[in-house]
Amino acid sequence: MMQAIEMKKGIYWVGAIDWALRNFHGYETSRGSTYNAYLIIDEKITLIDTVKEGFTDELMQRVSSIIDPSKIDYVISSHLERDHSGAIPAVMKYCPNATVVTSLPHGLKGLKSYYGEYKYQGVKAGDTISIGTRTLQFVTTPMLHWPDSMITYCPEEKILFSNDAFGQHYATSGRFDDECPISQVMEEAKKYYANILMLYGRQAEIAYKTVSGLDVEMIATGHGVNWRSHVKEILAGYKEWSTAIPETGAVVVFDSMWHSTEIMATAIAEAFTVKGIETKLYDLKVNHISDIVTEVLTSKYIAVGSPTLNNMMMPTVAEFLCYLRGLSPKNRQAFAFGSYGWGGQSIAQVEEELKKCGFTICLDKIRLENIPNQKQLAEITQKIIDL
Ligand SMILES: Cc1cc2nc3c(=O)[nH]c(=O)nc-3n(C[C@H](O)[C@H](O)[C@H](O)COP(=O)(O)O)c2cc1C
Repeated sequence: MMQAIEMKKGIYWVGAIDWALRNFHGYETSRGSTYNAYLIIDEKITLIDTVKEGFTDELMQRVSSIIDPSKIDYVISSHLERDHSGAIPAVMKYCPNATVVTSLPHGLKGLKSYYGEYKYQGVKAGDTISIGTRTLQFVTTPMLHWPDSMITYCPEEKILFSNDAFGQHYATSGRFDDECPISQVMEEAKKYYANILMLYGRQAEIAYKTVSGLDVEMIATGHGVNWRSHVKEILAGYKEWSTAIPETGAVVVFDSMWHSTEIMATAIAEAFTVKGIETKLYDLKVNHISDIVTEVLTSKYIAVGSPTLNNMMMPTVAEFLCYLRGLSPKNRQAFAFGSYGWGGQSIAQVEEELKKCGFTICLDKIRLENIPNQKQLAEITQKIIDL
């Protein structure tokens, strides 16, 4: 039987570990994930969030290791997305008279449309519920990353139930940051921010500032491990990711059929390196776009290369640029490059997409016919060094 893990006296992690997850709506989750739910034993028994539907049994076993689930009084829904709300109908079968607490107006509207009628209590920013010796204070975080998202703060315990904010897709047997290699946890937190929250940088900044004003000893997230020893580090990470304009770093991304664009990409990466800039080179055939955008988050330069294929850029490059534009990183310097055989339309197409991303085009597109020669490569190198 799955056991609950006590995080603080009377507060338990009762979530589920998805060791096998490798794709989360297109995001490559190479270390799996967890769906975190929390049980608070007080005068009113409170469950904060549930799990993805297929993990309902795991949730119920962990809850049952502490109390009879029919005793649950409140089910807090921090976020409608089904990795957190999916087991609400199953939980409510055990405790049909429990109150489902959700944000107004979007949480209430969404839960009703997903799961139908329960006893709901809608809350707004700053509303509180007393569950006995503890208070739950609600901080709405709209569009971080859905309209209904909210976080719950318990001042008596100095614990913040942050849902998706500060989370990581990271399956481990350790439930806390200090039980795992911290470099891996930070790496996954950065990847999570880049792929899920980067588009909502303004909202992340507001949330970061709100959270900074609270006395927080522990952040209990919706995914991955909980923060208790590295709270300062993750808050500093969110501050940097949501506000800082990267001052250095280069990401060179390409695909290539017969290596010509690859030769150009390698020369560009080498030139950035010679310039003293930390550089990452990504062949789209072997790298996942979710890893590439993680590096874009903290890089000043983005160079994107594609040969021309049937008058177009390569589909892999189009996919990457589509994903990048959606996530909308701001204040980056970018340019396009590529090899072609006759028309060579792909390079201008890439440049257009980079403009649509809102990037500053720092170098006119580099187009080379057929295989690059040494003189052409030396010219490219010089252009990068002169940037
Ligand atoms: C299936 C195929 C379609 C191509 N279509 C075009 C095209 O429409 N326009 C063009 O300029 N070159 C076209 N080319 C030529 C390539 O763009 C050219 O060989 C280029 O140098 C390949 O660069 P790479 O080695 O980076 O793949 C095509 C090549 C292939 C194999």
